[in-house]
Amino acid sequence: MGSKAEINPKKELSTGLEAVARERKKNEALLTVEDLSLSFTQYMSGLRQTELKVISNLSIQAYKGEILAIVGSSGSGKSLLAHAILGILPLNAKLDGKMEYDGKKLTQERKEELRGKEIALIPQAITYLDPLMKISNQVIGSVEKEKEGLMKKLQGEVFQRYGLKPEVEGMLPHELSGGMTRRVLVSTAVISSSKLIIADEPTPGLDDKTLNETLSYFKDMADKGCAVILITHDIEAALKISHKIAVFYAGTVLEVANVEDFKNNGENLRHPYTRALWNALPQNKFQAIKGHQPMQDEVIDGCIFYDRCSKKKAICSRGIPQLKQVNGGVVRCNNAS
Ligand SMILES: Nc1ncnc2c1ncn2[C@@H]1O[C@H](COP(=O)(O)OP(=O)(O)OP(=O)(O)O)[C@@H](O)[C@H]1O
Ligand code: NI
Repeated sequence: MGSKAEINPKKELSTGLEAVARERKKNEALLTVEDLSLSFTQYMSGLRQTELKVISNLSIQAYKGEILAIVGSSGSGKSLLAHAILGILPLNAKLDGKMEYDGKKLTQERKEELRGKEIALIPQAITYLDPLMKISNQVIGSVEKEKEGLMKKLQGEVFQRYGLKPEVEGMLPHELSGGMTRRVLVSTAVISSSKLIIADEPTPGLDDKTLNETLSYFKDMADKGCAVILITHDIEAALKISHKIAVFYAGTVLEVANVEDFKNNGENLRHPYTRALWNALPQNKFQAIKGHQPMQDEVIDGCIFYDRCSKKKAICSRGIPQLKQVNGGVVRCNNAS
């Protein structure tokens, strides 16, 4: 005999209210990056200096309660954007544009104040851990004496959920495997009380089970009202949990799509490059496109995707296309409407 699905009015109401609360939080951008550009001063032989532009006209927003995935090829500026937000760029970097956090200008001073507290980074390179500090001290960070016990307990629980044995706490970074180090880095963000979490490639080296678990932690953080920026090469993983996907190419954003736009053949995607990324996935038969993104020292007058685009028109070689709103997303393409 088939059993009827039970309806629990209280539960229905509370999940309904949670959804409303989430919706409300979603409408507030915690972080706004507008027209960001970044270049490095490089010293050539003699006293000659050149400027290498690595990010230009880049705009994104991270909303409370949402996960924004950032995808795009290697060298497209994903990690540098994270470092720009955290204020940890090298001294020869020159940053221009507007950054706001929680409605106020995000100055270098404020970045330093918020870093590791309200804004947490799960770094791409594992060398970010202090080689001479025991793991437990790095994960817990500097907390007041009276909170130490509570934090230790929380750390124990999080480590257990991540399959990290208690002895890991007393180890030094070089004693961990790559996968373990990543799990330690994710634990650090889970434990912190950050409002903006930027995870730079947090999933390589994780087995399927740990991968899904890690993704579920990011989802939990967003459900709690945090804004999460997930930088990844793994589009399929990003689609499992993200609300929006920003597609980077040669230092700028070509499209910010909603996760629903990736359904079916991707006919709702707005930019030919996003469609190409979608088609290159295994389930879409790996249809890759020829060519590569332009190098930083190439001077390009028109659309940066011009060389590889199958839909290009004469206008595309003249001037950078404006970023425009199309069907609830944004795109930088003359053909999108
Ligand atoms: N300190 C630096 N000086 C000069 N160029 C740099 C510097 N740091 C990064 N770059 C260049 O800036 C570009 C963007 O680098 P970034 O690390 O942001 O790429 P990414 O999108 O994170 O790539 P990946 O997916 O491989 O991590 C790269 O071409 C890189 O070589
Ligand atoms: Ni990177």
